[in-house]
Amino acid sequence: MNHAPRETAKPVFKKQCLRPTLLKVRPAGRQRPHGPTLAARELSVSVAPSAAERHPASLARLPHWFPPPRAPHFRNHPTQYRNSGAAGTSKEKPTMSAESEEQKLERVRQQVRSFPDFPSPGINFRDITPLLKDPSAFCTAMDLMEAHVRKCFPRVDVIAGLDSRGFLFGPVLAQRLGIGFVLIRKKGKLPGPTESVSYSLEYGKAELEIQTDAVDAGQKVLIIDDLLATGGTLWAACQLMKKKGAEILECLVLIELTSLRGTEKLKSVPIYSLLQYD
Ligand SMILES: O=P(O)(O)OC[C@H]1O[C@H](OP(=O)(O)OP(=O)(O)O)[C@H](O)[C@@H]1O
Ligand SMILES: Nc1ncnc2[nH]cnc12
Repeated sequence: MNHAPRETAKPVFKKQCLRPTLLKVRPAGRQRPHGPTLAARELSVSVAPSAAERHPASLARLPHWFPPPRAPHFRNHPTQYRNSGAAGTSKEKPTMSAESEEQKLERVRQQVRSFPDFPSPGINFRDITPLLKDPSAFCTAMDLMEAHVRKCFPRVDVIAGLDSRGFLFGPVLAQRLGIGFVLIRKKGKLPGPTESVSYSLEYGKAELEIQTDAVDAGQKVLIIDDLLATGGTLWAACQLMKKKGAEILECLVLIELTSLRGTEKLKSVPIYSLLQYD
């Protein structure tokens, strides 16, 4: 199967936000110690307040639980990466103008490369390693995911990431939202009591597992992975979440291979992808 890159630069929200955008404004008593910037005040919305409300002790750790959304005007500017050794080597030119969403998506897309016939003939492998090597583009991808989640879901209790490339995005997103991350792993990797589901891949078969205590019944869960192909992996993850009685808000992926029709396999589960390829 050959998936030629398609030059669309719009995120696809397959089954759209099921709710209207309900943005919670940070209550007055919960400003960060140094006070928010103007832009942060304007963007002072969070999916996490309910988590802090449910765990009052965590309010003492607000900077960790409530990472402020960064000001869009300064995002992706090379000087933003003060702690990054790579900042000085970025090929990106400094710019003072805000990028459009399409421009951001395009920069992310440029850091995904293709390897035909890997890992087997007919598979066009979408390789995200250049994106991970580019802190600016990776940050932009996370900005886009974060903005989407904040806009669409007033409350998310936990992010569940898929083994293994879902682990590259899930914990970063969870940190930004101030919520927890749980692992959905391939069989035999998790200690203690687990529950499992088997599934088929674009190139093989596998079994997914979750620790029995990873999520509670009724929790609102967002499932994240790098890529949606046939949908087998995300389908299995959804089965695990349903077994646990969790509420699946959405499956969020960086890349969707549209010709493989994974969304059909996932039926009623909302899917959101930043980049699409045939
Ligand atoms: O939609 P599907 O057809 O199920 O395929 C998508 C899955 O395949 C890849 O993972 P893989 O199992 O190759 O594992 P890896 O992330 O450890 O490389 C990818 O990261 C997704 O998890
Ligand atoms: N074509 C593909 N590229 C990268 N990861 C994949 N996982 C399943 N199909 C894939």
